[in-house]
Amino acid sequence: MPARVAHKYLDFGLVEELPDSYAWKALDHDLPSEEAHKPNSVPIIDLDHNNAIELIGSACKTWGVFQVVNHNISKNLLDDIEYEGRKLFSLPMHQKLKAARSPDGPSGYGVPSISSFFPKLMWHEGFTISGSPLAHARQLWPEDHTRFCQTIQEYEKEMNKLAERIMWLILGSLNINKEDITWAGSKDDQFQEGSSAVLQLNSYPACPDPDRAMGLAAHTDSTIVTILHQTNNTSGLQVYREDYGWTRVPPQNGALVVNVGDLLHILTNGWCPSVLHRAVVHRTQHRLSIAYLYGPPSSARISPIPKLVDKFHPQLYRAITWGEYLGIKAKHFDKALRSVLVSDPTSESLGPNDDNC
Ligand SMILES: C=C1C[C@]23C[C@H]1CC[C@H]2[C@@]12CCC[C@@](C)(C(=O)O1)[C@H]2[C@@H]3C(=O)O
Ligand SMILES: O=C(O)CCC(=O)C(=O)O
Ligand SMILES: [Fe+2]
Repeated sequence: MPARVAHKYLDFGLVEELPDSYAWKALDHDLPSEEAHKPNSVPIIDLDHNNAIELIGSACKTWGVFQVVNHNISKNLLDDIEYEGRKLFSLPMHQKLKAARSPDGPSGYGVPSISSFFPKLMWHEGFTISGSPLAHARQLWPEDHTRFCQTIQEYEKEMNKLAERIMWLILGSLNINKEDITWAGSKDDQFQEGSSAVLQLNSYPACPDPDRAMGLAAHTDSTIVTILHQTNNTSGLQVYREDYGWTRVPPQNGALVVNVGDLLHILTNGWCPSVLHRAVVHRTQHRLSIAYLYGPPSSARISPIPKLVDKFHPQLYRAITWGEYLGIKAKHFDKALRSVLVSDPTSESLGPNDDNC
């Protein structure tokens, strides 16, 4: 295998040496000395705990991320989705490419959509599911895709319930309830379709030079919350905290990771800031993670909840739909949230009309 690989899809299993196009500079993946000085770590919260609301509220404000146990997602379902994900990524490359993501939609097999913002490629392959997985599943397994589709459907259904429950716990900690959010009561005809979500299967193959490779580069999610299943006890997720730097989120058997996304940041007028995170890779282990990216109904306009706005806390962000925000993120990446500010101190604001979305 030549050292330079410039094409978009790499057959990771065939590579013995890290190609230059995948070699990142000055990575600080290993954090042992720093970690010794950190007084605490990402909270693990029991959803059945009497104080779950307060614990979650404080985790959101200080960390922007926490793990949950007693979440009611069965071990069987977590194992099933992992099995289906592993089956998908172990298909031969030519087969996976039959379900390649097209430039005009989010669904399918491919590199992370944030790749264009980085000079180096990521040691990552992903499969994004937005809406029905059927068309792509048929291309991957013309003979038998029933189990794959059923598992996805069941997983999305259960995750939707959990994400909604967690969203209300977070909002509850700020004294916000269903009456405070117009799109929240799904009884409202206007928002009949309910909340929307995307399922992202992430595969990080074993890597010959993990210290110089990047699994998934630092980003915040364009979601209300994201629920991440780190499968098979394989670590990789790291989150950034201003005062701590990069910190691991060690997989905890049976626990799911929840992180605050940009839309919750907007909705809470900055009370729950979205968290910067990234994934690192291993020399021998193939890591798989499954992210449930939970967002509002597509027609809902998201803006800071009026109860959280007063003369001491002026409205920071303008109203925006999920689709509009995704368009801005795709164009401006880490400057997306800033560009939704009502008044942008860096005067890079796009304004509602400049972005054409
Ligand atoms: C609904 C979403 C959210 C997306 C874009 C679109 C479909 C795929 C999602 C992800 C998943 C992987 C990380 C991320 C940063 C990426 O590259 O693609 C996410 C991005 C975002 O959260 O902005
Ligand atoms: O694999 C991980 O640990 C992180 C995945 C992630 O950040 C995402 O899918 O948005
Ligand atoms: Fe993410």
